[in-house]
Amino acid sequence: MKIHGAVLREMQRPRPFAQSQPMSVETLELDEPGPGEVLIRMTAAGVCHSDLSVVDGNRPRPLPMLLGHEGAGVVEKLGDGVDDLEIGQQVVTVFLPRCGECANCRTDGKLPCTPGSATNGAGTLPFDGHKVRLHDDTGAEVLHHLGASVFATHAVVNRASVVPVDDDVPASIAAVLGCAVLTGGGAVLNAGRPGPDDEVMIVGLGGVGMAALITALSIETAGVIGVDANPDKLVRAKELGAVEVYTPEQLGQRTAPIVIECVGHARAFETAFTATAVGGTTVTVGLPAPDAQSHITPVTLTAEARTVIGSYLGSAVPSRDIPVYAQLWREGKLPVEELISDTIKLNDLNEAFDALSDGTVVRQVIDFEA
Ligand SMILES: NC(=O)c1ccc[n+]([C@@H]2O[C@H](COP(=O)([O-])OP(=O)(O)OC[C@H]3O[C@@H](n4cnc5c(N)ncnc54)[C@H](O)[C@@H]3O)[C@@H](O)[C@H]2O)c1
Ligand SMILES: [Zn+2]
Ligand SMILES: [Zn+2]
Repeated sequence: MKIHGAVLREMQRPRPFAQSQPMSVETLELDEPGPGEVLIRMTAAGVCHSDLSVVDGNRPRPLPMLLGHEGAGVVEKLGDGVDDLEIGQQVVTVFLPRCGECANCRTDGKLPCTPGSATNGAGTLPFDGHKVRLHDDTGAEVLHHLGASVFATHAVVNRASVVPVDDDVPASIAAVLGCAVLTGGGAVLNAGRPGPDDEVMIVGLGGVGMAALITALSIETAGVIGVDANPDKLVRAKELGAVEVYTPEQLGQRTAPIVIECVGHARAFETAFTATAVGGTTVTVGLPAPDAQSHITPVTLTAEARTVIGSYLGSAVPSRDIPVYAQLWREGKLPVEELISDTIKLNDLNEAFDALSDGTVVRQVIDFEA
């Protein structure tokens, strides 16, 4: 079938992207869902820094690629063997499929699925090649982003890449559950695990960090502290309930027992590590460029009995955790709508990546039905 999707043909085009246009919305050919796959009509998709990192070349991927991994949509067709979803049902995409059988999949979310990680790296669809081609004489294959490729009117994904979310959750909120909330929320609840007497510090208050912040605010702690290089983010964090906010330069000796880094720069990891109290835990969520290096003082790990945890996908089992976040939202305990700073159209993606690079937005969400 013919679809429209935002294809990235070249990384590291100069800023502003509004001018250099790294993404172009094109007509594409989407194959039918094969065994174990699902065709989704997209209703909403969030713009995450992990998409930007492909555009700006920080996380190089094979091209041309159809980006986007944080999406919500409606099931339109089921491939053979998919018998636990229904046509018309709302689903949310997650950015790492779980085969459910490898050794890593048996670690309760701590480790990323091995074959899922391999197909994500190759830009193929889990666990079976690709589905999207250019609609021209070449018919060349367009690679998939993180098994999802949701910056398009439709997507074919593996059943292992979607989680159903009931229709009472609006599409824009459902989309954000799939990456920002799963990642930021899980970094707090599954990785950092603060106790009621622990302060929680969040370094980096974009979509993922702000999701970590509202999650930490939804449980009993000794207070939530926000840190960001952009003072506007600090104002927002205070409005949402942070007790104290700082730029990295203002932090001084301020520490917390649980510090969650949600930036993706080597310097921000150093900030988070330094701000971790004796006996405390630094959770790192950001994805810096592969050659980035941080300088820390390793003896403090030993002498101060500290822990560093890397958390991918919120150390989560998405099918278990996404319905929990949806329920917390329903109960008014997790104001996910506060993460959505802008509603945009598929055609606005280049401008959206400029805004995300500038750090002026939290989550921009494409509304496919506008
Ligand atoms: N681990 C995972 O599973 C996972 C999932 C999703 C995203 N990520 C990664 O998490 C990171 C954050 O993603 P996002 O979409 O929230 O990004 P974002 O761009 O929305 O947010 C980053 C925030 O960090 C702030 N910042 C920049 N430099 C800083 C510094 N030195 N100190 C403090 N704050 C600083 C920016 O002002 C911005 O508010 C990215 O690296 C992304 O690739 C990881
Ligand atoms: Zn993401
Ligand atoms: Zn697996």
